[in-house]
Amino acid sequence: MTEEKKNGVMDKKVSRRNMLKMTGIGAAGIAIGASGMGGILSTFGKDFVAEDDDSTAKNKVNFYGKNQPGITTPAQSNIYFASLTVLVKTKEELQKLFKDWTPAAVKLMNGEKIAAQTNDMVPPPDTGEAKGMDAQNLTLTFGVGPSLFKKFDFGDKKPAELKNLPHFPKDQIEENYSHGDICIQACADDAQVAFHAIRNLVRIASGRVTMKWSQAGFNAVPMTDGKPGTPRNLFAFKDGTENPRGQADADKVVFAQSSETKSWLVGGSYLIARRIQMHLETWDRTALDEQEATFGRHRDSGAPIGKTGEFDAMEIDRKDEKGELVVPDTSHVFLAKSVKSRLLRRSFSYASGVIDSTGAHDAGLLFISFQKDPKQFIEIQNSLGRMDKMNEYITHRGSAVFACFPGVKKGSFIGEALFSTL
Ligand SMILES: C=CC1=C(C)c2cc3[nH]c(cc4nc(cc5[nH]c(cc1n2)c(C)c5CCC(=O)O)C(CCC(=O)O)=C4C)c(C)c3C=C
Ligand SMILES: [Fe+2]
Repeated sequence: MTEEKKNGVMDKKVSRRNMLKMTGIGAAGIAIGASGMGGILSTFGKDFVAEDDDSTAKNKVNFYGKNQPGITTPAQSNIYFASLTVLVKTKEELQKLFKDWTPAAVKLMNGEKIAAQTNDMVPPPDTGEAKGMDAQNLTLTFGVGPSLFKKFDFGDKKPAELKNLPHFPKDQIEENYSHGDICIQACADDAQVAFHAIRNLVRIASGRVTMKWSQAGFNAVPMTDGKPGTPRNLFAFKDGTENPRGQADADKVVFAQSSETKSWLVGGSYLIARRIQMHLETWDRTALDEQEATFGRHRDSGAPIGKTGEFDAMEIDRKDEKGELVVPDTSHVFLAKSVKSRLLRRSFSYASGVIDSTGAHDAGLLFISFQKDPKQFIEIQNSLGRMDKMNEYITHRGSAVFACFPGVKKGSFIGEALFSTL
């Protein structure tokens, strides 16, 4: 690691070789004079420092790639999700924010401090509560919400599909768990590492963003022979069994391809977050038969009703000897599967104290899905909204949609293509 990376600041006398490395141009023998260098500096800003994924770091997910981390990455056991309000007024300032976040995100995902302490007379550059921990498979995923495009004029770069979700039957959406200009999803195998990442990214952006809402969440990931199994939600059912698997399927369902979206979003994905309260007290008074009929799966094995294996095919048209549907047509899975759309679910349970008015647990699911177009979620939710048996046991209280950028190339910064014509 170079000294300038350790210090986290760009040396004013940065060498031409390092400048090429930082800007991702590489040492390909490109002749650039003083004016060319000026162009690079104005594109990236004098204080943009490229950091590298550390291939020697333990329990580490790479930051750079075709798609952002934290989407198809195997789900970690913790999330800290933050929705932010942007305070800056110009697109240049907004771009600078993403430039400042980029090297910090790489360092955090390496399990490194934001920067070393060089002067004890100033507050520590890193808040410090992740000291002694490795990267814990931390992933950071950045997205922008519809309201950002109301604050800044990006012209025809605004995708038509990036808008707040419609109202669905039974929704009781509260503004204080909803919407936002920017989201940062931090997932890690340790709750404090995830929180530390958000805390430091928000700190770096002090005065430029405020937090609108946030939610911590958790999953118990069972391990069998060293392999992670499907976590159970707070209704004790395996949640995440039927999900797109592999890059080809993800490219079909999750990541927008060219011709499907604006060019800055190719390789990106829409994140939908729904804070869904689960009425645990009602659920706990419900017979097991009824619970299984609610989902259309057996609780313990996770198998489709009438089958034994979690991954056995869910054939919703299957009939018994009396000609009746085996999987009830009011069950959650029957309805979710009755429509063509698919999505990638990456949800986490939450428990956030007590609901004052009822004394009930304020607990449930921070439902998160990724899809190349929000209409995939809307089609499924419309199907569920009509008659899902599970609706008796849940209330949707928060809603947000964000366009998550494509992956970042080394030398570039988060969301660069959105700003490319500045
Ligand atoms: C609009 C999308 C969905 C919402 C909102 C939603 C909420 C929700 N789901 C569970 C629990 C389970 N969901 C399961 C399957 C499943 N759910 C959706 C979509 C939404 N769920 C889909 C597309 C699917 C897959 C259907 C299929 O093709 O088989 C399951 C079964 C196991 C699994 O496949 O993961 C459970 C359990 C809760 C508790 C919840 C809100 C609180
Ligand atoms: Fe579901």
